[in-house]
Amino acid sequence: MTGGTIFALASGAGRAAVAVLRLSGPGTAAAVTALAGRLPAPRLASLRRLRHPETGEVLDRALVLWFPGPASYTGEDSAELHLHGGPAVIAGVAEALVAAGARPAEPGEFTRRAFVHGKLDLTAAEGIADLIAAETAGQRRQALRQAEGALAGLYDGWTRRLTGLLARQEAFIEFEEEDLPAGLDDAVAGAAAALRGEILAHLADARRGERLREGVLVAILGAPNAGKSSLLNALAGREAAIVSARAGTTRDVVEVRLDLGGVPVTLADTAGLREAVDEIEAEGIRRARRRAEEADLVLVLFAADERPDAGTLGWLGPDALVVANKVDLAPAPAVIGDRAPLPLSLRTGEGLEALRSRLIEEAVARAGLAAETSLTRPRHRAALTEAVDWLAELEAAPLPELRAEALRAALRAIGRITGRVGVEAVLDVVFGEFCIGK
Ligand SMILES: Nc1nc2c(ncn2[C@@H]2O[C@H](COP(=O)(O)OP(=O)(O)OP(=O)(O)O)[C@@H](O)[C@H]2O)c(=O)[nH]1
Ligand SMILES: [K+]
Ligand SMILES: [Mg+2]
Repeated sequence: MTGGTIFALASGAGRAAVAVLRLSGPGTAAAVTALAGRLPAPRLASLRRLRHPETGEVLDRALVLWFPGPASYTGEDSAELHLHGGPAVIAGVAEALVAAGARPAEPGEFTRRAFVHGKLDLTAAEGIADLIAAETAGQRRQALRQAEGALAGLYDGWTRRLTGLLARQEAFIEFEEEDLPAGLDDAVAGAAAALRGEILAHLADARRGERLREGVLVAILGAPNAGKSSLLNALAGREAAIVSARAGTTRDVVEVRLDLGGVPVTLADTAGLREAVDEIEAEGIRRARRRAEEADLVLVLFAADERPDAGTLGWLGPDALVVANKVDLAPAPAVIGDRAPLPLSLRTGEGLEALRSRLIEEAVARAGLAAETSLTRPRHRAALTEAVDWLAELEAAPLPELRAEALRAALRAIGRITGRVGVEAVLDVVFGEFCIGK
């Protein structure tokens, strides 16, 4: 990405009542003037005829907003054109903007410019990308909190403390020991240990923030004809998977996306577990097992009128929820393996709401919005883990110079999360997630 004046459709694609074209860069005032005749007063909507700067053809009557920098989203001179939302109007105005010296923006380029001009840090930029992608209320709340700087505030606080420790450590190196308060060196190690404890506590969140962002994966597992596909359809409220009385109906993994208590859940129906009759079914069963291994929660389904089979009983791990289906045919056993199963009949609907409530509880427990601020991405986790390792190194280091070096390394690791330590590779990863126009 390079400089210049950029524009993009900020509203969604397709025909709509209104389309918003957004501009940013040093040539914004010139481009708006070329189309609209003159600049409106800052931040006040004005109705203008937009003309092609070369042919003079009137393209639309639009609301024009002018945001002089630095008090704009990007920190640069910016503008918005609220057009009539037809594709030909948008195309005509885009062509006119190119004639006026602007160019189409790359994905994420507006927010990247905001970052470059110090309007937000990388975690806030990620929060904005998540806010645009949020499907559930829980995701929206987490994204908004991050976009408003909750993670940045936490990490900047740690950075300030590390910087203070580094200053003290360097004072220890610069000055003769007798000129400094006694015990300064030990105090640095003690403060570093306390900070390491806080970062470790933040990391020990059972991936709640990451799970809320990515979604919780729930796999349905069980013998053929236990009613797995029937359960998927009942929870999804639509016939997503084929149900039939023939054992071995489902071969592929069939997934639906659900909103359970504000947590996004991917629910996966799988092939019934048994000795496969052919290689297609064998592959289906391999996929079923793989999905169950990856899952955050496994719904292990038994048919109440059948003896629990050994293959399915093997899946009663700590993240398993045991369900006895078809209680309209036979009473649910009191225990299956070592668990009390949830009784269910997909024929009569008995137990379905209780199962749904239980699933909401389990999803919220794994990814619900906790009161504390959670990290949301593997890159946050990797950098914080690195910082923790450097702090442990500091505590063990015999020489003041080595301690200072470990502090600098820990600072660099945390700085990469917020982008205070500029690393081009990190920027490409973060802004590559965005859509064009943001
Ligand atoms: N009586 C009764 N029948 C059920 C119940 N749930 C499902 N069935 C029936 O059981 C049969 C198998 O249901 P499926 O949902 O296809 O079972 P599955 O576990 O997906 O089977 P595979 O994909 O072959 O592994 C169908 O005929 C369903 O109508 C129930 O609660 N009671
Ligand atoms: K079946
Ligand atoms: Mg099935």
